[in-house]
Amino acid sequence: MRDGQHDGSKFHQSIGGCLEATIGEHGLAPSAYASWLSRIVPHVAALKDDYRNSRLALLRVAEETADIDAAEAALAHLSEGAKTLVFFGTGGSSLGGQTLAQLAGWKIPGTATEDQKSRPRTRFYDNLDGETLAGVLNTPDLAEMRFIVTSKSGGTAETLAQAIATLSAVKAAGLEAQIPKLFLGITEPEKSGKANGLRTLFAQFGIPMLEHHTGVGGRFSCLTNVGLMPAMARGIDVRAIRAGAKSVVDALLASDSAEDFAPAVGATMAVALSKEKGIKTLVMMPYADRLSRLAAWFVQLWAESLGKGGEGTTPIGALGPLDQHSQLQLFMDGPREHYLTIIRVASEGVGPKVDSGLAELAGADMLGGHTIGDIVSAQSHALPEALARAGRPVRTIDLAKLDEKTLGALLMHFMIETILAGRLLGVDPFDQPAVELAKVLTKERLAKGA
Ligand SMILES: O=P(O)(O)OC[C@H]1O[C@H](O)[C@H](O)[C@@H](O)[C@@H]1O
Repeated sequence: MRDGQHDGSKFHQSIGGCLEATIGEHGLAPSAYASWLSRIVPHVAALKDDYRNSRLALLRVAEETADIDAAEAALAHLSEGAKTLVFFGTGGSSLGGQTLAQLAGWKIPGTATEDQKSRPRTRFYDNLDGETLAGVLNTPDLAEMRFIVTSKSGGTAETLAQAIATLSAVKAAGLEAQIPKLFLGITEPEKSGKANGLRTLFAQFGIPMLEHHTGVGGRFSCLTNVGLMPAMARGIDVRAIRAGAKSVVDALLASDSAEDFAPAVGATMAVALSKEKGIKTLVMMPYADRLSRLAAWFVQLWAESLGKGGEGTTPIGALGPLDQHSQLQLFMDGPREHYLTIIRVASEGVGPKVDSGLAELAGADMLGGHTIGDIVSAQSHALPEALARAGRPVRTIDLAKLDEKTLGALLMHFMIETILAGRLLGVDPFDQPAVELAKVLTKERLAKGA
């Protein structure tokens, strides 16, 4: 068998650390791997057909450009006189945008470049919390804030509640006439017989709206205007993100076998380990602050796409090296049910150098003369070795550079991998029927005045 696949040469995946040859009896035997790989072959072929017949809009999204032009124009207009851009929306209507914004340092204090400092601040409120929202809206600066409200369905209670509370606050501040300049909506186009509360509400106020792609569901929307809007706000080259994503689709079309296509290998391994080796938990652990939201985005993608009909594995987001000091004990020595994906960004020579004299004084001679990036690199290479010795399966994904193209490729990789895993498991990766019940019961409680 072959180990190591490239996604359009943007990164390198290795599943060697999941195999019996590397980690012993807890790894996958060559025959089991070959058998699962053969089962994914028809699904890879079906995916190629989905592309050719334009049946899966996600695979074509990277080729579109008109929506980027429209989003750029809307953002430029909205940003006039703005000091803060507030993004409301939840789940897939926020996590992709957060992931892309983080490439430009969002949520990593003290790292903003001069260009980023010159732009309006970017804030995301994806969780509904009364105290938080009161704090956000209780400010004399509402006129300098802009509110981008994203909901594919236009009916998500949390997002509607945020939008309505903000409209009321803006009105109360005497800014009612400014509302069409202060707000922007992203939601599905009007469809007869389908209510869209956000669209109806915003139309009433004359608020401009961008169309949410109808063929791309929330947790797959990071490459549409939903995810690209916050990226643009942080000054990220969104066309390069799409080019990176396209490289993965190109790799799919060019692949001669499932083994040649990294997302097919990733999906095969995740499913095979769960079925053959009792793996119940999938840990996504990047070693880079700028990828920590990627792990959060992946958690929704994997959980909602695969957790149905009794199938699925539990995704956990982790961050290296931080979580070596938190969750690693469990991954190394807890129940044999964890499978780790470690994402490494080449970091040797990056960052400040640790002074040898001071390191010696601190009793940490080994750190002396190394950069911070050298230390992180050593850790991120030592961990898979330690996992292998403990007989714990691990996949590594190596990035020579973290930039727009690589991140676009990673996002497309994980989305295709998840779709393929779903199809291999025999579940529909695009719905989430079980989340409805809690929504219905919430509505009932509110209607009863509970
Ligand atoms: O974009 P929206 O329609 O507001 O949906 C936002 C989120 O909420 C739903 O409950 C789903 O579980 C998620 O898959 C979705 O991303």
